[in-house]
Amino acid sequence: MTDRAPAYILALDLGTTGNRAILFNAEGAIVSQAYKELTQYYPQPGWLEHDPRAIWDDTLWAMQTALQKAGVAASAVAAIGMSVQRETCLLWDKTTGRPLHNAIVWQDRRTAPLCNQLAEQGYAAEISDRTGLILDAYFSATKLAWLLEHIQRQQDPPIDLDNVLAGTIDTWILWNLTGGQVHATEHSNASRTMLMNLAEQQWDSKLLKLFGIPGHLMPKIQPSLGLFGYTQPELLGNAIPITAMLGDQQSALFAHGCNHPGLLKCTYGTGCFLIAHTGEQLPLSQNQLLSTIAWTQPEIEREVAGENSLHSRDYKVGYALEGSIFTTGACIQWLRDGMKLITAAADTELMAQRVADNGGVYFVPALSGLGAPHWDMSARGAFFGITGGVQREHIVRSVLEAIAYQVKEVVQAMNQDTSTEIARLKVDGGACQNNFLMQFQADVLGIPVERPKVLDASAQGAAFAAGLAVGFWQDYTALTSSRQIDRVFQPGEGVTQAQGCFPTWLEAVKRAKHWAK
Ligand SMILES: Nc1ncnc2c1ncn2[C@@H]1O[C@H](COP(=O)(O)OP(=O)(O)O)[C@@H](O)[C@H]1O
Ligand SMILES: O=P(O)(O)OC[C@H](O)CO
Repeated sequence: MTDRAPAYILALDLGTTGNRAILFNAEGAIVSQAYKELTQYYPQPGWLEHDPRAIWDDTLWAMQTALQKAGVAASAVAAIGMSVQRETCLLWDKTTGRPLHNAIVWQDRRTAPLCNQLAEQGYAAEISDRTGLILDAYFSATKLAWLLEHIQRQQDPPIDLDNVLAGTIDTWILWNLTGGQVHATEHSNASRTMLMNLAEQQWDSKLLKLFGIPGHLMPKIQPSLGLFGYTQPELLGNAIPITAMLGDQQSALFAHGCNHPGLLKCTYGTGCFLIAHTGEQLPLSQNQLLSTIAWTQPEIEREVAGENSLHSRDYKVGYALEGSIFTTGACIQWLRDGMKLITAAADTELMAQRVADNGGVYFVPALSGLGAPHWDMSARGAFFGITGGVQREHIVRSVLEAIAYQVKEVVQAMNQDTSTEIARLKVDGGACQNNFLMQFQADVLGIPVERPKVLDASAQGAAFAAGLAVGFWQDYTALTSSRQIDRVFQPGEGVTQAQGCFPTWLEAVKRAKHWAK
């Protein structure tokens, strides 16, 4: 085992589909990794839960395995950075460490009726003004309200709320890593709860009251880069500082070097998330995009960060505009697990290429309603244009095409909001391995699509952020520009076909809206 001066950064990418740990060396290259897919629980149509214990167990296993595979001791790790699926939230008992219910996942629609009720009571505009978000079941606030009501109804004798803690996945994992000593989150995750005041970057007391969430349940909010705590030594063999936490989409933005306006990235994972950094000014969307925090970091930039700068209270805020698309890679999983049309996600690429076109089939991927730019909780998935000649390949192709059409809708909204024409799309995430999808994306957008060698930009961003925060690396620009590009997909001979089909897909979307009302 290597046991010298810290020479590595350990990144955690805790996504919807699965949990991964990746060990990066000082050159920013991947040394080893470990991954486990996470079980998805669908207790009712439109509901989705994760077992928080499984997330923690898999995270610990992935960290231990990545270190073992590389033969690296924990003492050689300078810091841990964490990137997490956002909005998914839970409650747990701080005396036992036991979750009080499964975590409610961001895609879960069970609180749509509560959102509708709040909208009818006239709260939508005020919520949006305070948080930058659009009133929707996607965000944590109504999920936490549901959980609180549920556990209070279920527990006999009633649960003592003084023993209860609330948190998103970053908070839950941090609490476990530190042996229950630190209950904290950071601004990029907090900005997705619908409980943080975006301008003030603090829990909003009016919203906590509106959603019935006692403030003492909520974690402390810290800057995204900085010291959060140390791992319990017995977990990995040594105490390692945790020096960055980010929402996974913001983490990918960080990795792409998008720290100023004019650049746009799209992460193709369970969903697709397009984010543009908008600088230090709070952005306002006219096109149904979200205003959110990109990341925050200590104001004092030092050559080599020490304890003091890590504890600094002064921080710099970066804002962003985001278009959140709920169901993209998740449709591929559904083709595999639900429909059994494919055996592996990668099969979709060859199947789509086997047919010349979509055979007139259009898919609306509203399996969890529609996010940006429609925000329709009651839309449901639909296939249109099925005829007797339609084959499996057409169905698969229509699903991949639908991912690209959704991204186009959001790019158009971004262009309008930022009054610029995005010239190139930077991509990452598991589903952008698919060459058919990437080429179709470039064709339908009419701009180049740039795919990096390291597709897990969320993990990479968490590693970069943690390494910069601890002084392992010093230069953000040099670090992010050293990333290698795997391939640039140029708009090609498919442009006419792809762009010609887009209006028909928009028509299909119209017909799938307001279905579950
Ligand atoms: N070759 C592929 N083609 C299309 N989709 C893929 C492919 N490989 C993986 N995916 C999809 O990518 C998603 C996993 O990507 P990942 O970035 O790990 O997601 P997350 O961060 O949401 O957990 C899954 O939903 C999977 O269906
Ligand atoms: O799990 P991912 O990577 O699809 O990301 C989920 C998002 O953070 C939800 O907002």
